[in-house]
Amino acid sequence: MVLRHPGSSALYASPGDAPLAVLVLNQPIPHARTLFAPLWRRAAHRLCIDGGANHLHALTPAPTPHPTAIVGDLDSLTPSVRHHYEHHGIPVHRYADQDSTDFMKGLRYLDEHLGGVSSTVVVFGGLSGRLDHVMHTLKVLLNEHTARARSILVVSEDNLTFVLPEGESRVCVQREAGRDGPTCGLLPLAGDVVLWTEGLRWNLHGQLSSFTGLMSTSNVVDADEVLVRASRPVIWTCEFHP
Ligand SMILES: Nc1ncnc2c1ncn2[C@@H]1O[C@H](COP(=O)(O)OP(=O)(O)OP(=O)(O)O)[C@@H](O)[C@H]1O
Ligand SMILES: Cc1ncc(C[n+]2csc(CCO)c2C)c(N)n1
Repeated sequence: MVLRHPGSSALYASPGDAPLAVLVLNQPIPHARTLFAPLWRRAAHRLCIDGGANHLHALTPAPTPHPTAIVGDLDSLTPSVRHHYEHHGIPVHRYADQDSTDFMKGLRYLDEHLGGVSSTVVVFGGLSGRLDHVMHTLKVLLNEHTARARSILVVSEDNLTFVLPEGESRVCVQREAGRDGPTCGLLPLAGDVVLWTEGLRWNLHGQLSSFTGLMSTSNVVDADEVLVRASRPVIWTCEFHP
């Protein structure tokens, strides 16, 4: 079976699509006006991850509606922002443990309080800044893919990043609109993976890709649909200009 992955078009989809959850991590919100605000409005669930609420609150004019909840260990949410949202009746949910990051706590809240119904989760932030957080973000993408088959897309300043499953995927690339590309990468972070591709400038032909060996970075998208066949899940990242 071939999976058709909508790629960035998942972020511009029409009504009637599966419910969407949007998570704001504790970083300046990438593409706040152009992409984030309309997606936030459209989402079924809107979570601020701890200090993510500070960044939401800092946007003017304030995006509407208010968050569904603010979740985390609450070490980075400022008292005034907390007060502001509590005043508007927004739940502030604390998970105190220090063995999971606030990003994981946000996903846990989706499962425990919001029925885990969102088939697509769009995350803003988490792939720039602190390298330990960046690595963790990629790890969570892979773990969530394996454990729950949850589709998570991460929006950062320069990229859209998500997991492609084991097997064959056709990734839709919006080259014409100038949204996606030109550069992309296939990151073998779930372990060594045999890859076949079509539609890239430098295709792979059943080669073994690994973190310490062959890793396709600085590749270029040369078609509106990229075919990837992978022997295990792999991270796809593509330049993105919403
Ligand atoms: N500098 C950063 N670079 C990348 N991602 C970040 C950064 N700061 C925060 N994040 C993301 O936002 C989430 C919430 O931020 P928060 O500051 O509450 O982090 P945390 O999970 O409590 O970890 P820590 O206490 O080590 O900062 C993090 O779990 C992480 O995914
Ligand atoms: C081996 C190990 N390394 C680091 C941490 C620290 N840690 C991981 S997630 C987290 C919460 C951040 O809000 C903290 C403090 C740990 N517990 N175990």
